[in-house]
Amino acid sequence: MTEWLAAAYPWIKTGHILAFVSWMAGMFYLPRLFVYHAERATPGSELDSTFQVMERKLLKLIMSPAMIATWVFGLLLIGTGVVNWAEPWPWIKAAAVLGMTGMHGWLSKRRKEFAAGENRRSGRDYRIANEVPTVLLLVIVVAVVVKPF
Ligand code: HEM
Repeated sequence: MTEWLAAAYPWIKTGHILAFVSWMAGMFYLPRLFVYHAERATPGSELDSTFQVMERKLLKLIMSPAMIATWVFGLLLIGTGVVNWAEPWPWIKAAAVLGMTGMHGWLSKRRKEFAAGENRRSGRDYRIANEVPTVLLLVIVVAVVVKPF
Protein backbone atom coordinates (compact mmCIF):
# COMPACT_ATOMS: atom_id res chain seq x y z
CA MET A 1 0.00 0.00 0.00
CA THR A 2 2.71 2.52 1.01
CA GLU A 3 4.82 1.57 -2.05
CA TRP A 4 1.90 2.12 -4.39
CA LEU A 5 1.14 5.46 -2.72
CA ALA A 6 4.80 6.53 -2.88
CA ALA A 7 4.86 5.80 -6.64
CA ALA A 8 1.74 7.94 -7.10
CA TYR A 9 3.21 10.78 -4.97
CA PRO A 10 3.49 13.44 -7.77
CA TRP A 11 -0.09 12.75 -8.90
CA ILE A 12 -1.47 12.85 -5.38
CA LYS A 13 0.37 16.13 -4.78
CA THR A 14 -1.05 17.51 -8.05
CA GLY A 15 -4.56 16.63 -6.84
CA HIS A 16 -3.80 18.20 -3.44
CA ILE A 17 -2.60 21.46 -5.01
CA LEU A 18 -5.55 21.71 -7.43
CA ALA A 19 -7.98 21.00 -4.58
CA PHE A 20 -6.57 23.49 -2.07
CA VAL A 21 -6.28 26.26 -4.69
CA SER A 22 -10.00 25.80 -5.47
CA TRP A 23 -10.87 25.71 -1.77
CA MET A 24 -8.86 28.90 -1.10
CA ALA A 25 -10.51 30.73 -4.03
CA GLY A 26 -13.84 30.22 -2.25
CA MET A 27 -12.44 30.99 1.21
CA PHE A 28 -11.41 34.42 -0.11
CA TYR A 29 -14.49 35.10 -2.22
CA LEU A 30 -17.33 34.03 0.12
CA PRO A 31 -16.58 36.55 2.93
CA ARG A 32 -16.32 39.28 0.26
CA LEU A 33 -19.79 38.34 -0.98
CA PHE A 34 -20.98 38.58 2.64
CA VAL A 35 -19.50 42.13 2.91
CA TYR A 36 -21.63 43.37 0.01
CA HIS A 37 -24.61 41.23 0.98
CA ALA A 38 -24.59 42.78 4.49
CA GLU A 39 -24.02 46.34 3.26
CA ARG A 40 -26.11 46.56 0.08
CA ALA A 41 -28.99 44.06 0.13
CA THR A 42 -32.15 44.46 2.21
CA PRO A 43 -33.63 41.10 3.28
CA GLY A 44 -36.31 39.98 0.80
CA SER A 45 -34.99 42.16 -2.06
CA GLU A 46 -34.00 40.82 -5.48
CA LEU A 47 -30.34 41.57 -4.71
CA ASP A 48 -30.69 39.56 -1.49
CA SER A 49 -31.89 36.47 -3.37
CA THR A 50 -29.15 36.90 -6.03
CA PHE A 51 -26.47 36.91 -3.29
CA GLN A 52 -28.13 33.87 -1.67
CA VAL A 53 -27.90 31.86 -4.91
CA MET A 54 -24.24 32.91 -5.47
CA GLU A 55 -23.30 32.00 -1.88
CA ARG A 56 -25.11 28.65 -1.89
CA LYS A 57 -23.59 27.57 -5.22
CA LEU A 58 -20.09 28.70 -4.27
CA LEU A 59 -20.22 26.77 -1.01
CA LYS A 60 -21.99 23.61 -2.16
CA LEU A 61 -20.53 23.22 -5.68
CA ILE A 62 -16.98 24.47 -5.18
CA MET A 63 -15.83 25.01 -1.60
CA SER A 64 -17.15 21.92 0.20
CA PRO A 65 -16.11 19.41 -2.51
CA ALA A 66 -12.70 21.16 -2.77
CA MET A 67 -12.24 21.00 1.01
CA ILE A 68 -13.06 17.27 1.05
CA ALA A 69 -10.67 16.63 -1.87
CA THR A 70 -7.91 18.63 -0.10
CA TRP A 71 -8.34 16.44 2.99
CA VAL A 72 -8.42 13.17 1.00
CA PHE A 73 -5.31 14.01 -1.08
CA GLY A 74 -3.55 15.43 2.01
CA LEU A 75 -4.19 12.26 4.03
CA LEU A 76 -3.00 10.16 1.06
CA LEU A 77 0.19 12.28 0.99
CA ILE A 78 0.73 11.41 4.65
CA GLY A 79 0.26 7.76 3.59
CA THR A 80 3.21 8.08 1.18
CA GLY A 81 5.45 8.46 4.22
CA VAL A 82 6.89 11.92 3.41
CA VAL A 83 6.04 13.43 6.77
CA ASN A 84 8.50 13.32 9.65
CA TRP A 85 6.28 13.80 12.69
CA ALA A 86 9.32 14.42 14.89
CA GLU A 87 9.65 17.87 13.24
CA PRO A 88 7.40 20.74 14.34
CA TRP A 89 6.18 21.85 10.85
CA PRO A 90 3.56 19.10 10.31
CA TRP A 91 1.96 19.97 13.66
CA ILE A 92 1.95 23.70 12.86
CA LYS A 93 0.43 22.98 9.45
CA ALA A 94 -2.14 20.62 11.03
CA ALA A 95 -3.20 23.33 13.51
CA ALA A 96 -3.60 25.90 10.70
CA VAL A 97 -5.52 23.40 8.53
CA LEU A 98 -7.89 22.67 11.43
CA GLY A 99 -8.32 26.46 11.80
CA MET A 100 -9.12 26.73 8.06
CA THR A 101 -11.66 23.90 8.34
CA GLY A 102 -13.21 25.64 11.36
CA MET A 103 -13.39 28.88 9.37
CA HIS A 104 -15.16 27.00 6.56
CA GLY A 105 -17.74 25.79 9.11
CA TRP A 106 -18.16 29.33 10.47
CA LEU A 107 -18.76 30.74 6.96
CA SER A 108 -21.21 27.93 6.25
CA LYS A 109 -23.25 28.90 9.35
CA ARG A 110 -23.24 32.56 8.29
CA ARG A 111 -24.53 31.53 4.83
CA LYS A 112 -27.48 29.78 6.49
CA GLU A 113 -28.21 32.95 8.50
CA PHE A 114 -28.25 35.05 5.31
CA ALA A 115 -30.53 32.46 3.66
CA ALA A 116 -32.94 32.75 6.61
CA GLY A 117 -32.79 36.59 6.52
CA GLU A 118 -31.15 36.50 9.97
CA ASN A 119 -27.72 38.03 9.38
CA ARG A 120 -26.66 39.99 12.48
CA ARG A 121 -23.13 40.96 11.39
CA SER A 122 -21.88 44.10 9.64
CA GLY A 123 -19.82 44.44 6.46
CA ARG A 124 -16.89 45.39 8.70
CA ASP A 125 -17.17 42.08 10.59
CA TYR A 126 -16.93 40.20 7.29
CA ARG A 127 -13.99 42.34 6.15
CA ILE A 128 -12.15 41.23 9.30
CA ALA A 129 -13.23 37.59 8.76
CA ASN A 130 -11.80 37.89 5.23
CA GLU A 131 -8.28 38.24 6.69
CA VAL A 132 -8.39 34.94 8.62
CA PRO A 133 -7.94 32.60 5.60
CA THR A 134 -5.10 34.85 4.33
CA VAL A 135 -3.12 34.49 7.57
CA LEU A 136 -3.80 30.74 7.81
CA LEU A 137 -2.75 30.19 4.18
CA LEU A 138 0.52 32.03 4.84
CA VAL A 139 1.26 29.83 7.86
CA ILE A 140 0.37 26.62 5.96
CA VAL A 141 2.47 27.35 2.86
CA VAL A 142 5.53 28.52 4.84
CA ALA A 143 5.23 25.49 7.18
CA VAL A 144 4.99 22.93 4.36
CA VAL A 145 7.37 24.47 1.78
CA VAL A 146 10.06 26.32 3.76
CA LYS A 147 9.71 23.99 6.77
CA PRO A 148 11.52 26.59 8.93
CA PHE A 149 10.64 24.78 12.16
C1 HEM B 1 -6.64 19.06 4.84
C2 HEM B 1 -5.61 18.46 5.39
C3 HEM B 1 -4.24 18.45 4.77
C4 HEM B 1 -3.35 17.44 4.86
C5 HEM B 1 -3.56 16.15 5.62
C6 HEM B 1 -2.17 17.84 4.13
C7 HEM B 1 -1.01 17.07 3.99
C8 HEM B 1 0.04 17.39 3.16
C9 HEM B 1 1.23 16.58 2.98
C10 HEM B 1 1.50 15.28 3.71
C11 HEM B 1 2.04 17.20 2.10
C12 HEM B 1 3.40 16.72 1.58
C13 HEM B 1 4.51 17.38 2.34
C14 HEM B 1 5.86 17.12 1.69
O1 HEM B 1 5.91 16.68 0.53
O2 HEM B 1 6.85 17.38 2.36
C15 HEM B 1 1.37 18.42 1.71
C16 HEM B 1 1.89 19.34 0.80
C17 HEM B 1 1.38 20.59 0.62
N1 HEM B 1 0.18 21.06 1.12
FE1 HEM B 1 -1.12 20.06 2.31
N2 HEM B 1 -2.37 19.08 3.59
C18 HEM B 1 -3.62 19.50 3.97
C19 HEM B 1 -4.19 20.71 3.65
C20 HEM B 1 -3.57 21.73 2.96
C21 HEM B 1 -4.09 23.06 2.76
C22 HEM B 1 -5.43 23.54 3.30
C23 HEM B 1 -3.18 23.74 2.04
C24 HEM B 1 -3.20 25.15 1.57
C25 HEM B 1 -4.20 25.97 1.78
C26 HEM B 1 -2.08 22.87 1.77
C27 HEM B 1 -0.94 23.22 1.07
C28 HEM B 1 0.07 22.38 0.75
C29 HEM B 1 1.24 22.77 -0.01
C30 HEM B 1 1.54 24.15 -0.60
C31 HEM B 1 2.05 21.64 -0.11
C32 HEM B 1 3.45 21.56 -0.72
C33 HEM B 1 3.40 21.19 -2.17
C34 HEM B 1 4.87 21.07 -2.65
O3 HEM B 1 5.72 20.55 -1.92
O4 HEM B 1 5.11 21.49 -3.77
N3 HEM B 1 -2.34 21.65 2.35
N4 HEM B 1 0.15 18.52 2.37
